[in-house]
Amino acid sequence: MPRILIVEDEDIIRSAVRKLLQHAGYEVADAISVEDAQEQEPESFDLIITDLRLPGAAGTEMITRAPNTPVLIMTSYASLRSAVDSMKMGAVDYIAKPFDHDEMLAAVESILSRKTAEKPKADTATDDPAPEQSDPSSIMFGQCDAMQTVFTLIRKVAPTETTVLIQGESGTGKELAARALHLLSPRANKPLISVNCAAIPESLIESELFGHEKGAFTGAVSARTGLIEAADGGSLFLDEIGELPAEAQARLLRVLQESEIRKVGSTQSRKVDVRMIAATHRNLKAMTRTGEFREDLYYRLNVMQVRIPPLRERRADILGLAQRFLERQAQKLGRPTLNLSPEAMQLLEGYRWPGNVRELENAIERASILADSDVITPAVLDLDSEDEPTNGSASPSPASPDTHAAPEGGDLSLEDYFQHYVLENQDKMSETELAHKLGISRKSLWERRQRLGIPRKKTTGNTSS
Ligand SMILES: Nc1ncnc2c1ncn2[C@@H]1O[C@H](COP(=O)(O)OP(=O)(O)OP(=O)(O)O)[C@@H](O)[C@H]1O
Repeated sequence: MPRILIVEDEDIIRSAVRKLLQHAGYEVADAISVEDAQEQEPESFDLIITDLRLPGAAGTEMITRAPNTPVLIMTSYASLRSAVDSMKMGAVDYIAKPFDHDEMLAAVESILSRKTAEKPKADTATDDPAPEQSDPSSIMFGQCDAMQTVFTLIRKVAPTETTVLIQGESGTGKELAARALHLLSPRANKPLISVNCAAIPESLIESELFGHEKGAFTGAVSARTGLIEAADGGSLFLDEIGELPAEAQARLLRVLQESEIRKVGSTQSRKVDVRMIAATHRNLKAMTRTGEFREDLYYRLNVMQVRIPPLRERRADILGLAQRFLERQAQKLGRPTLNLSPEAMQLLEGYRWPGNVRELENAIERASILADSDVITPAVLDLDSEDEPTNGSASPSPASPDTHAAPEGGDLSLEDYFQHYVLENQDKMSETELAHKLGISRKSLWERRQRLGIPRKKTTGNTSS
């Protein structure tokens, strides 16, 4: 009988998960914090399911406390990227709240069935970054002059405590640049908490970032640590900072000015030591002129600016990136290395890439699945035909990076098919099932939802935080 330990401070969720697993025949114990879990010999369990944010140490601490037990991280959808980082630290999987019961049971079954597989170890041994992460080029690809300039800047800024503002269109690699800044800093072995400000409902953003006291608002049944506090000692990556509402901007300014944080509903402040990295695809300076973004906050954030150029301004890197993604796909699909036909190379180099590197990565993923042979042809690349190729011209285009209009009439593109499929089935399928049916990972599903503007709906009756 597999034994499972649940570490969760919220009573309702802890008891719901415990009942669900007991009902499914597992032997279950629970704890409300990492310290509490420590007293229950976490090493003796077959699986640990832990919330990411807990009072005291973060849930990821369980990875080091029980290095031979798989750890499944539960997290709110808003901090999914932090969950992805948890996986880099050695968690075997993550599940986003609210999750449905089938989703949780499927995750547990799948982890227990592959438990024999070697679990990656958390890297906590040294204060220095791991050797393979000693340079931006080991984290992101870029050989053209424009990216070499970006890498030089990252190498210089990373070891300092300076706040960095990363600017660039959607999908250019801003999050990767933030990760490079963190991993090449002395904080590399402390958490990098990534928050997508656009993904959090406005009403929740302050409590997500700053935490709240018990009773601070309706539904605040217990005190909660915010993401900024969870990043104490490490770095906080605030993606889409331009979407931060005015009140949260004012609070953030205080954190930057005084290195102090005050929970919602609290009168007391506490010191935090967090390195801020922010990113946006919007023109923050222009937003200060219209009053949408605080000017004082803009200057606090914009101490150092890293601009990631759109892919159409670094065409020399397109084939190198494509090759990388092809190798990754071949490995993932267990196929021999895939190659691009000369026509496919020409198409990739000439295309305008409104969705930047993310669009290229997705095009290669799609083509690798559809290709009948080891050669990728233009037909399987299925690039948006409405987007006229520029025949290699490097002139920047003013078009919006985010628009992805569906073709009128005619055949559905894969992107349209994806959108239809998700909209039609999301009410009856879990995210795991949807991703499985679409043949992509849950992370990929989440990213596509963001890109296509169909964020995951919260359904009633689920286990929510
Ligand atoms: N230089 C690069 N080398 C390898 N992969 C890259 C590079 N740039 C981006 N990618 C990949 O492209 C995808 C998008 O990158 P990322 O999420 O960092 O972009 P972003 O600018 O933060 O996007 P958004 O603004 O939409 O959040 C990711 O899967 C990332 O791994």
